[in-house]
Amino acid sequence: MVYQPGSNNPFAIPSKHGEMPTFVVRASKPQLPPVDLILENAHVVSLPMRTRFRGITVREAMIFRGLKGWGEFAPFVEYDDVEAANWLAAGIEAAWQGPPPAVRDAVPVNATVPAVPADEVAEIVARFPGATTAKVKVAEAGQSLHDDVERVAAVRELVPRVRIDANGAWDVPTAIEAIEAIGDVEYVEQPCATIPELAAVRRVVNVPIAADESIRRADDPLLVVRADAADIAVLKVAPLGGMRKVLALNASLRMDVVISSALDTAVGMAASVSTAAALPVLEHACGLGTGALFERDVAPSFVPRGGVVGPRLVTPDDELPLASPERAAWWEARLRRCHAILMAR
Ligand SMILES: O=C(O)CCC(=O)c1ccccc1C(=O)O
Ligand SMILES: [Mg+2]
Repeated sequence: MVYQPGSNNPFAIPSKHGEMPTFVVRASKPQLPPVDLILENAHVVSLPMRTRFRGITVREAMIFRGLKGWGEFAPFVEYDDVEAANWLAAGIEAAWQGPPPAVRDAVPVNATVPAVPADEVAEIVARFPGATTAKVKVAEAGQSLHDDVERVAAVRELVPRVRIDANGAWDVPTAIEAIEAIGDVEYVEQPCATIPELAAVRRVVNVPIAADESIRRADDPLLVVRADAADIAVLKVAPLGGMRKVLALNASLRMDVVISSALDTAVGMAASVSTAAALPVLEHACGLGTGALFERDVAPSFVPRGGVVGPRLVTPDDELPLASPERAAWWEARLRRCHAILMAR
């Protein structure tokens, strides 16, 4: 939009003669750093996981240094550019604006238990010392409800509070049956894929429903509220476009929130943890212990101690596990396309 002299332009600095300059400004968006400046200080890393999670055994990410620190660009490889552009906005915010002010120095985190066989649960839970909440993945393709029941039972023996995450895999009748079979949980995250289905399950079962994909992958994150489809909002910083976006969303969603990682590297996790540390109210453990699932990270991981992680600045190690030149070129091209999308927004 073009502001004319004398118009009501909040960004304009009056000249000595009192007249307002004419210039183009994208209202309410901080200026984007040039794409070549971002890429000049960027690295593409390839991080092996200790346990397969969400089908991922190697997590790729681009990290870059800005004026205020480091940012991460790591949309999952199957995401399209429009969705991935939100992740870039989040990385740029972290690197050029830095974190919002913290109101707490400890963020309780859940143990994250991938869809492993029940006899592997103890080894996973042990990576999250002191966690009193565990989030258990259920409804994995190729597994049965019996597998889920057994896995959750194994977790319950070790951790007092259990939440489950179906990643939208159940239809409504299956969700109702599964929730009944699994029994008492803190909440069920994204039992079904769509908002009407979430609302339908929520009307029948008496455990709270949390929305994740229905918020972070929706055109309008507030549709969930209007449809009365959830009790809790799971908010992820990178997919939602950054720390301040998540804090603003928290203020407009009239429900409890949980901040959760998107399998962030330590750089992305710093932004996620800072967001959780800046929330005015935090009633639930957050999904920010996933650094414990990495074999190797870009800096010392946010590994929970005493069930909590704390906000801190992260500087990547000097020696990084760099991706191949081919993968680095793929990420650079992707970042360029996403930057162009942000420029046009
Ligand atoms: O919330 C957690 O405990 C860990 C984060 C997590 O589960 C996750 C990580 C990457 C992508 C999707 C999800 C998810 O919540 O569905
Ligand atoms: Mg989820």
